[in-house]
Amino acid sequence: TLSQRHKFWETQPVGQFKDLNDTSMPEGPIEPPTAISEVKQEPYNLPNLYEWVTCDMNSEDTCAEVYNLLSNNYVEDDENMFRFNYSKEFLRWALHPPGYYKTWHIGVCVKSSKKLVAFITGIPARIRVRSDVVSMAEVNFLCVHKKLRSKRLAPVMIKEVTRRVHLENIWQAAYTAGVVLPTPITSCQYWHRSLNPKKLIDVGFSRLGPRMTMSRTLKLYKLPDLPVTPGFRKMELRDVPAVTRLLRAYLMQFVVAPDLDELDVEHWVLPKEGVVDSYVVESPENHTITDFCSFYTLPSSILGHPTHSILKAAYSYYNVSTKTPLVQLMNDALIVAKQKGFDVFNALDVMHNESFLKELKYGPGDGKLHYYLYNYRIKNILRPSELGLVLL
Ligand SMILES: CCCCCCCCCCCCCC(=O)CSCCNC(=O)CCNC(=O)[C@H](O)C(C)(C)COP(=O)(O)OP(=O)(O)OC[C@H]1O[C@@H](n2cnc3c(N)ncnc32)[C@H](O)[C@@H]1OP(=O)(O)O
Ligand SMILES: CN(C)Cc1n[nH]c2ccc(-c3ccc(F)cc3OCCn3ccnc3)cc12
Repeated sequence: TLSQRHKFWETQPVGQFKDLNDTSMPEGPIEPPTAISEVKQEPYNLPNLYEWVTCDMNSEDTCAEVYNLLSNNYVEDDENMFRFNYSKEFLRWALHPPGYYKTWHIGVCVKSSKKLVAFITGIPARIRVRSDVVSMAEVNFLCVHKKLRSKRLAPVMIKEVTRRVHLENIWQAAYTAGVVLPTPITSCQYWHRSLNPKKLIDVGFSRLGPRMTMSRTLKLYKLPDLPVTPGFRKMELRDVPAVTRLLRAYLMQFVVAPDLDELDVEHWVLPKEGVVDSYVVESPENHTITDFCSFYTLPSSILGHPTHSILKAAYSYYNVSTKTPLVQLMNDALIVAKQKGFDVFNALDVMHNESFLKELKYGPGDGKLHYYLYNYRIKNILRPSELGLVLL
């Protein structure tokens, strides 16, 4: 709750709970930039047994070590039944956008065994806040091995990635978390749409509804085999200029959104097998691209189940509809995701997602995803529908 002490976060340039009602504070950076020469030149001290390592995700061995650390120690749901299982291809995609810095892929390993025991990453992004486009770091994949928890290692990891970002003359960051920290700019609800209800019930992800039989449940979530929108097809490289125009225009309506150019769209939205899928609607009469939808692949390990080990989940990414009704476009996304073998399709209530969630039979998830900015104050907390940013 708000009265808890945040010994580390109280020292950081973030909105503080005690300032919540103080509307006199201006929106924008909390602390000014400093000269690079003023930034701490050497890494922060780690406890004796450990050392910093920069993780080259293009190295198969290093990528495998990061994958294994996350696969065994990253985010679990509140009931510890599932744990995110980001794939190696996904991690390389997430960490190698245009202009990335290898030095922002930070590991901690045991000096003697060289075993990786902690990780944190940043990637560069241009994020617009209202009319202000700010160079930021998107911080993600903060992970400390289960055996090293509650030793105040996380604050050291955060200070070190902050230091390395400062060295590149970047002074703001964006991040999300399932935990409440000082201070969310918005808190989003996540929703799940069953695609394979039998498996979801078998593994305890969903429960049979009251007065529902299994056959009635299968019928409720049944989807056609093919998309219904004429001209709905996989996105291709030649679509990048049109999709960039659509996406840039669409994202302008949100208070916080990425400022994506064609290179960013090519990296983040063009289909990559097993990582990200995207579809466009090419109007049959004049061959213009009128809509597009995208979702990324993030399975979760199912912890301790006798017969199922992986939950195949698709996550709604960026979707723009200018001609096809959004609800129809998102139903086509469900149809192709089901065809590709996903068990569940997840979405946050950001952007215009609220307009289709209930109609397409999404059910509410059991927690929230909180969004944060570092060293940038927002006057009032935003509604999820004012947010145009999806972090992986
Ligand atoms: C200008 C550039 C700026 C760049 C930096 C921007 C900021 C980036 C910020 C990072 C964004 C990451 C985004 C991201 O990756 C997406 S959120 C996913 C985070 N990872 C997980 O949940 C994986 C499983 N959990 C763990 O590995 C550990 O529990 C972690 C490592 C989470 C905490 O390790 P621990 O052994 O359990 O805890 P101590 O070391 O003893 O430290 C306790 C302190 O850490 C604070 N804490 C706990 N969870 C946090 C979280 N998710 N963000 C920020 N702070 C978090 C906590 O409030 C307390 O501080 P306080 O006493 O003040 O309350
Ligand atoms: C965003 N990115 C930073 C990863 C991340 N960190 N912390 C989180 C907390 C919730 C969600 C989330 C986001 C959207 C969604 F539909 C379901 C979610 O979590 C369900 C609970 N869960 C956790 C693990 N397996 C299942 C993501 C994250």
